[in-house]
Amino acid sequence: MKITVIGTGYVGLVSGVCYAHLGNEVICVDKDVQKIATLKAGVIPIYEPGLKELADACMESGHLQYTTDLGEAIQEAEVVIIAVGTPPLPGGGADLQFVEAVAREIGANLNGYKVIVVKSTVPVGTNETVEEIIARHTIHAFDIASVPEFLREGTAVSDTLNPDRIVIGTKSDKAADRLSELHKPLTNQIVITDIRSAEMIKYASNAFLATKISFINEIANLCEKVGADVTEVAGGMGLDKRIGGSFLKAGIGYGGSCFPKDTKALIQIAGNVEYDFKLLKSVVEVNNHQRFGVIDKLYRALGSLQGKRIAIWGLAFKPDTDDVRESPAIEIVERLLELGAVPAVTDPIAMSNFRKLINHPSIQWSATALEAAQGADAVCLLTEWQDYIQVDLRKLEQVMARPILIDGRNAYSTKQLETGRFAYYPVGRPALNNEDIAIHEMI
Ligand SMILES: NC(=O)c1ccc[n+]([C@@H]2O[C@H](COP(=O)([O-])OP(=O)(O)OC[C@H]3O[C@@H](n4cnc5c(N)ncnc54)[C@H](O)[C@@H]3O)[C@@H](O)[C@H]2O)c1
Ligand SMILES: O=c1ccn([C@@H]2O[C@H](COP(=O)(O)OP(=O)(O)O[C@H]3O[C@H](CO)[C@@H](O)[C@H](O)[C@H]3O)[C@@H](O)[C@H]2O)c(=O)[nH]1
Repeated sequence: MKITVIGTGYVGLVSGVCYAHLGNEVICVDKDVQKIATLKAGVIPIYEPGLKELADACMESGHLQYTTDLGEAIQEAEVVIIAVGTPPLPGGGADLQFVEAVAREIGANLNGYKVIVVKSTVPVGTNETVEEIIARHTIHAFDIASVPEFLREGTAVSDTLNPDRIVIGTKSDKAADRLSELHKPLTNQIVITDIRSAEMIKYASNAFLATKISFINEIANLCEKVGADVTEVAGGMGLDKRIGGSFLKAGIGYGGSCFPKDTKALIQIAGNVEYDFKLLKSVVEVNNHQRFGVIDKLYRALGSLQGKRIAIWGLAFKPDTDDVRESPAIEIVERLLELGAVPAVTDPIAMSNFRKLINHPSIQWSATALEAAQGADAVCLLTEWQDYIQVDLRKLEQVMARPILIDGRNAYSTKQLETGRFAYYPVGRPALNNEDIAIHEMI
C-alpha cells in the first residue's frame, strides 16, 4: 500500500518505518527541514531502541522515503496518516493548530480518492472537523478514520509491531477494509468502531493507566504510614486477573508527553459538556504532589538542604528515552534550587534535552552516576536506568559525603542494600537505617 505519514515525531517516524518494514511504500513528511535532512542522512533524531536498524533496512530496500514536499507526498498516497503534535494549551486543552493546518494542506492537494487517518491524539469530534476542513478544500472523494496510537516511548518499535489491539473508527466500510488489510499482519485484535468512540478509547486508556499509577502511589503513601510494603501489596493485587499487575509501580508519579497532557485534555473535554470529571482531577492532583515525596525524604534525612550537594540520577521521564517532557525531575530540581541545594544531575542520554529546559548556574552537570555522587549528601534515583540499578553500592558509599539513598522508583532490592550502610528511603516501603533529622510540611 502507498502510505504517506505527516509528522516525523515519535509516532509518525516509528509508524512510518514500521509500515515500510511490513512491505508498504511509505513517504514520511515533515515541515522541519533540518529533521528531514537528518533523517535522509541516516541519523535518527530521537532515541528509540531498534528504530535505526529498521529505518536503515527500509531505506535500503526502497520502501521508505523522507521529504518536506507535503503536496507531492499526499498525491502519491492511497492512505494519508496525520501524526503531528497536539500539545497542551495553557488551559489544558489540546492545541489542534497543527492538525488543522495539515487538514487544509490535504484538502488542497487531493488528486483522487484516499483514506485519511488521524493518528494524533485528538479530542472527541476532531475527526469531524478535519473532515469538514478537507471537504472545504477539495472536490475529490475521501474517507476519514481515527486510528489512535498506543505505543510507549522506549519500546515504540516493538509496541508498534506487536500491538495489543488496533482501533479503527470510521463510518466507511471501504476505509475500514483498507485499514484492516494494512494492520492485519500486526494483530488479529482489530476493533472497528465509530469515530467518536475511537477518539475516546485513546483518552480513556491513558486516563485509566494514569489512574492506576496515582492509585498505587496513594496506597504507597499509606503503606509508609502503616508500615506495609507497596511492592508486596501491588504484587498481591496484580495476581487478580481483574486488576492485573501492570502499571502498579509506585514511585515519583507519571511524566512524559502523553499522560499529563491527555489527562488534562480529558478533564477539559468533560468540562466542555458540563461534566465534572472528579476522579480524573484527583488523579492529576495526586500525581502533581507525588514527586515532592523525594524532597520530603531529603528533609527527613538531612534537615536544611541549603548548600547540600544532592545527586540526581535520571532526568528522562522513564528509562530508554531522552524525552524530558513533563519529567518529574524538572520540578524536583527546581525545588532543590529554590531550597538552596546544589543538584548534581546526570542521565545517560537526556542531559542535553534537560539543559534546554533548566540551565541554572548552581547545577553540576555530571557525566556518570558516580561523578554526580562524589561528595554528595544524598543520591536521589529518579529514573530507573539499568546502569543506576546495577551500580556498585560499596563504591557509591565510598565516594559520598553521607550514605543517604532516596529511591524514587523502588529500584534497589534489600539484598543489594545489605552490602552497604545506606540510610535508604524507598517509596511505600519501610526505610532502612534511617535516623530522621527533621520532618517538615513541604507542600
Ligand atoms: N509520543 C508518544 O509516545 C505518543 C504515543 C501515542 C500518541 N501520541 C500522540 O501522537 C501525536 C504526535 O506525537 P509525537 O510525540 O510524535 O509528536 P512530536 O512533537 O514528536 O512530532 C510531531 C512532528 O510533526 C511535525 N509537524 C507539525 N506540523 C506539521 C505540518 N504542518 N506538516 C508536516 N509536519 C508537521 C513536527 O515538525 C514534528 O516533527 C500527538 O497527538 C501525541 O499525543 C504520542
Ligand atoms: O507502573 C508504572 C508505570 C509507569 N509509570 C510512569 O508513567 C509514565 C509513563 O510511562 P509509559 O506509559 O511507559 O510511557 P509513555 O511513553 O508515556 O506511554 C504512555 O503514553 C503513550 C502516549 O499516549 C501511550 O501511547 C502509551 O500507551 C502509554 O503507556 C512514566 O513516567 C513512568 O515512569 C509509573 O510511575 N508506574
